[in-house]
Amino acid sequence: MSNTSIHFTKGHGTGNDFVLIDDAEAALDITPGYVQWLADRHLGIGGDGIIRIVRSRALDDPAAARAAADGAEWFMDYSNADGSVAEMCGNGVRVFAHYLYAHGLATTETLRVGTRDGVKIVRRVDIAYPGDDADWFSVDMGTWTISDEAGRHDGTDSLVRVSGLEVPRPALTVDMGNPHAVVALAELSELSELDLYHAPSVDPVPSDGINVEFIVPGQLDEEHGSVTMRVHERGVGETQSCGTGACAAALAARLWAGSGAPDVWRVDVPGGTLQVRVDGERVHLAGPAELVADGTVAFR
Ligand SMILES: N[C@@H](CCC[C@H](N)C(=O)O)C(=O)O
Repeated sequence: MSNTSIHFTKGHGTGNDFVLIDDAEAALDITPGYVQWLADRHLGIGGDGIIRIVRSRALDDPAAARAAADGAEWFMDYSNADGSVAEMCGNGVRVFAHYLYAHGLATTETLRVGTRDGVKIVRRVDIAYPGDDADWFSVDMGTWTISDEAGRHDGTDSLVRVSGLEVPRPALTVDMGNPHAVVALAELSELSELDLYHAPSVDPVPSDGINVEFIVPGQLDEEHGSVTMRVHERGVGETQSCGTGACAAALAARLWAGSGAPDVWRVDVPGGTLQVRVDGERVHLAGPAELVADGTVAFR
């Protein structure tokens, strides 16, 4: 490491944690190797992902140029802990918005944030579940895609093998801008016994990797569904939460529940609780966003 240092902020949304680097004018050459080091919990700061906060017009990336043209001053340049770039992060975009508001870089009631999956609209909301006193934000996550092949009789399109389950389980592939495979389990005990240290294997093998959610679906009342979820994130490993994964999980559970299924879903993850709401063709994610530390870190 050289003697140069940069400023960072640590934040999280339901325990999905990020190192934020404010690089408004895209002056830093943040390499995949630097991302890996920064995300390392023993050798660096530690995080599931690294978020570069950059002005859309300043970043030399077609997605950032599209975001600038679509009215998003700021772009969330998101990398997984292994240095790979991801299209979107539902927990990260709330933490990103919280940072901009906290630093006076955003003042409007709704904020347009550029991502590699298009512009997301974020706003502060009051939805917190009991026991959660963090600031909550809601994100219009846009539309989703469920594979046409999900037409198999059981509404699934792939098979997932994972340590802790003896036989492969059927899964549903949901594209939230980033890829997800959702597996339903019958019991909470089955969910807690899974070994997600090793990546689950998905058949057919997804060409760009995939995030895998294991869920136990339920229903709270006529209008509210519930999902308990664990996730193995592409490029990271098991995490405490995944926002796009929570959306994929609720959308899969809603599809499997059939007509008349609720549009509002409570999603419990190891790191807390999120809310997913379907409004016609669009899905909205709400949850907490916390900024927990600031500091300087070596830059190379
Ligand atoms: N934790 C995120 C998703 C981060 C990206 C994911 N690992 C991928 O590679 O797609 C979320 O909250 O959505």
